[in-house]
Amino acid sequence: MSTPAIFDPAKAYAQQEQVYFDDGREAQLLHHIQSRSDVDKLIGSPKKVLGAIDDFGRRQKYLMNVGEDKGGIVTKLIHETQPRVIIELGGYVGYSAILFGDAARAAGADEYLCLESNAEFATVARSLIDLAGLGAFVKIIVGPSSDSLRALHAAGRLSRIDFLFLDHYKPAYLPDLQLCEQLGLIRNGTVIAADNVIKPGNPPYLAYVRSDVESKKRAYASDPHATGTTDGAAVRGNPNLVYQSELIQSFEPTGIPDGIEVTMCLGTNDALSGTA
Ligand SMILES: C[S@@+](CC[C@H](N)C(=O)[O-])C[C@H]1O[C@@H](n2cnc3c(N)ncnc32)[C@H](O)[C@@H]1O
Repeated sequence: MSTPAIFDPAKAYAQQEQVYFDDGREAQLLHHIQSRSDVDKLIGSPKKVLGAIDDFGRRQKYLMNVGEDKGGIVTKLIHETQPRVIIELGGYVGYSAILFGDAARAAGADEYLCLESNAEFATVARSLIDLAGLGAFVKIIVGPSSDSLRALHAAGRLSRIDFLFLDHYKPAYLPDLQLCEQLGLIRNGTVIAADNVIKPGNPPYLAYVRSDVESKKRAYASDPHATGTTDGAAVRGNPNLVYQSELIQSFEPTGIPDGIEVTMCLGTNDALSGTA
């Protein structure tokens, strides 16, 4: 576990309200940015568009973006691991897609696929991604993540994932990871970064990625039923995959402590133990 950095209160987002999304603020964000007198200066600049989104989150209304601190952790990982195939689950208004899409493009990735279930959020995200000059590289795919993962795989568009960023519906992290395992998308070297593992937390997901192969096999043997996915279709993962996992502590954009769980797949147990 990492030592937490220090949060700079000057850059804190507005506090999270009882209702903090899907109340019109996403369209308001887009309108606010498009009406800025300096909007021309944002064209083609991921950094400036992110600055404009952060400015709205600080001065106008809270936005459930990954934010600068946790975003910096993931950006560094992308630079270090240089993924070719990168998938994000949960795009919201495109903050992380712009930040990580820019980093992935610089690191030589093929494209950045962002799976988002809400069509209105996806429309806002696309406009901001286009404004940042990333429209040809960052693709938003609308629909529930599990459907989109299956469809991309069936169409031959997705045969492996090098970098997976999980930031959608918290109970779906584990079944969606297991779906990716089942589809053979998680391989030796795949990096999985999961947001919000402290706030609000995700004990089933953390227990799984921190388990060894024997414990996972025992759990599978004692539960003959599939874990299920958010769309109700049965899914079983691959307990034979060996993971190395670490919590990196950081902050929500409001300053509340949170963390990213970074998990690296080392390959299958059979391959590592020489029995494959
Ligand atoms: C926390 S927000 C994502 C924030 C974004 N990653 C960022 O940092 O800029 C979560 C998003 O996941 C989306 N979502 C929830 N369940 C989903 C699912 N099953 N498939 C795809 N997107 C989903 C929500 O509509 C919402 O936009």
